[in-house]
Amino acid sequence: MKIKNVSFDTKSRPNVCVAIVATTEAMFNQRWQETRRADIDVIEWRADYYTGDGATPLSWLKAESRPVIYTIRTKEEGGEWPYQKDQYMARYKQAIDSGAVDVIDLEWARDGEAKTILKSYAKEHGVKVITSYHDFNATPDFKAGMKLLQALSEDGGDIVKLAVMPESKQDVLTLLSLTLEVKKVISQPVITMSMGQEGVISRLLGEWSGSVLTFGSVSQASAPGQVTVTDLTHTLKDLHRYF
Ligand SMILES: O=C1C[C@@](O)(C(=O)O)C[C@@H](O)[C@@H]1O
Repeated sequence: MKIKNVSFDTKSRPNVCVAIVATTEAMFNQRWQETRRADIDVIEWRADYYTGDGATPLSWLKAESRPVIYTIRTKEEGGEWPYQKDQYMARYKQAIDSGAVDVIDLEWARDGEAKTILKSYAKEHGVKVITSYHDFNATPDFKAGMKLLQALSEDGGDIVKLAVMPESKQDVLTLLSLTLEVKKVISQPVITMSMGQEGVISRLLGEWSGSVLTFGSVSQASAPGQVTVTDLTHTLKDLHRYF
């Protein structure tokens, strides 16, 4: 799958993405300029942090040559937004209508009707959908994890994403095994990560495990365990020579 000029396949180095985390217009602009100076492939706007109506950042993002992911992460899954169906739908529709957004991240566990409407609205407008699930407390065991990933896939998005918190190194191995195995049974590209310090290794091994995108930080991380973009790109390039 290609979005703008970026390929989301498992045969190459994972794409590097930085999330813009900002509460105000000025802060957004500062963070966005930082991402422009960084060697990255994709940007995500974590709109759940933003306090305004979002129209100005969206108008700026139209100038982006890199794929733009638009995300409202709810409090239910470790973000800033208390879920409220109407507002959630209105903000996603605004982002899709703006023409600035290539991908939206929809949480699989939210309201079924809102998701169904937004998925078809995105499709009509040529916007791809990431179906995501986050657990900031734990990692499912292998069987439950496979069931979960299959459910995310069956939800019909274009890309499947799973972010979980390890409680041990064994949990990180479980996440990596899940990534390897799920690709045999689902057709969409997969993005996975084990969060926190213990999970850092999972953010570096995408080319090996088959996770097509990895999140790094420039000045502020959007989740625990993110590696700086400088370290991330160097490490991915070094590993690529041996994979
Ligand atoms: O879902 C994800 C992954 C993430 O939580 C991470 O662990 O890097 C960072 C978030 O910004 C993004 O929306």
